[in-house]
Amino acid sequence: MSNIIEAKGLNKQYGNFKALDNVSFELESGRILGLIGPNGAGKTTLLKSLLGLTPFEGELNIFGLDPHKQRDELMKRVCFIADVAVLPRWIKVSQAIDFVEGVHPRFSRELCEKYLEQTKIKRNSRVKSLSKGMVVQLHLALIMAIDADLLILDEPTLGLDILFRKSFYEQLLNDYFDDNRTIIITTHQVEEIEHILSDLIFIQDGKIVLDDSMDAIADSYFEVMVEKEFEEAALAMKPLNVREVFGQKVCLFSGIAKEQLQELGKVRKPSVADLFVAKMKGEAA
Ligand SMILES: Nc1ncnc2c1ncn2[C@@H]1O[C@H](COP(=O)(O)OP(=O)(O)OP(=O)(O)O)[C@@H](O)[C@H]1O
Repeated sequence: MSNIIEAKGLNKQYGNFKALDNVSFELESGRILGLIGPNGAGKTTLLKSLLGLTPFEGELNIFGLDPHKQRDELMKRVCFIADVAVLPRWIKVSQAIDFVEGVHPRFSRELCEKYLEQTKIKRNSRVKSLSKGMVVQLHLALIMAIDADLLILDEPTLGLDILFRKSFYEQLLNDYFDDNRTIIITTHQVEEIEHILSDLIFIQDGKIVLDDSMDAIADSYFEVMVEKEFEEAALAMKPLNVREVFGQKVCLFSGIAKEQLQELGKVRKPSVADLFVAKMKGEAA
């Protein structure tokens, strides 16, 4: 597999403030990357850099292209969506289809119509007359009809209820994603996307603090529900984070063999949310 994204030493300053601080990472095709970080961490700045929408220092190439100098070329292969619950209210469904057909060379009207046939959306309805769920369905039909090699989703499901958020990701995974496509998603609702991710990047204060495949993470991070008698031993092994659940200590370890940890108590895979909290605390310490 070859890398479709290669970023080396990306820096972005707003005045004296560093929004991106020496960011380097690589991504192969056929992956789904979750880009996770607290508010103001630099996620959108990084996405904007990838899309050639903001100047930065450092080396960046996507599909071998320079996002700044070859933006037009890059945009033929990339689709970027910020919020699937929003489309202009005045536009008719048919006009939205015409618009996307006009701006994206790899949009298939036929495919879009096929997706819309599975819904109750009428071509002559205006967006303002559609329910929020229908707007999401329309937006998804428009996105999935674009044969993009890289789909970038910045907080795509903001403002949607859990049912629509779930069906959004399910449809994306089942009807759109394949080995030839790559998806980058930023969201604060990590627990809803962790099952679809193949890769994870945590970013904090403009710096990458974790960058690994989900498989590698599952092999190196473990959470132990520590038996009372082994608490001292567990703490001496310097867990990344300790939390209490019903009076019992739950310790998160990295780089310690599962077999060794099993001697302290019940071992399980940490959720991305727990890993995130542990990493953020660790970096802040
Ligand atoms: N145009 C700008 N001028 C000055 N500062 C900016 C500008 N854009 C972003 N910043 C600052 O850069 C930092 C990173 O912002 P960014 O939008 O990339 O964060 P984010 O991780 O996407 O946050 P959120 O999760 O809140 O959307 C923030 O502190 C923000 O205030």
